[in-house]
Amino acid sequence: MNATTAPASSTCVPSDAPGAAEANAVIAGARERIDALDAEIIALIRRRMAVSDEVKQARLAVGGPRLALAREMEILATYRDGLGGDGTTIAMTVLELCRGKL
Ligand SMILES: O=C(O)C(=O)C[C@]1(C(=O)O)C=C[C@@H](O)C=C1
Repeated sequence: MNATTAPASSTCVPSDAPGAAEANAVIAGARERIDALDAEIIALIRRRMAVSDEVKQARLAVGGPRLALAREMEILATYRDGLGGDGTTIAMTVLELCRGKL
């Protein structure tokens, strides 16, 4: 079953409401775009994890530390500037995925 034939219950639209079919079509189309965006976000995060690991390996290879906390502050500020206060939470999660828990 593709998204446009998904049952009305899965879109949370009351099936007897006037305009239900149109609402379901809008929701199904938007959900396809959301799924595609989520797949891109996940792929980007995986790429970021690999690049972050490159940085870590280069630093550890010459006796440097695993972490660079001043750099993490810059990243937190970038996400906060781009997304507002909740951006900081996303940045913390992205950093945790990339460098592990503190
Ligand atoms: O930029 C670095 O120095 C990194 O090691 C990368 C990274 C990151 O994933 O952004 C990871 C760990 C550090 O504490 C800071 C940043």
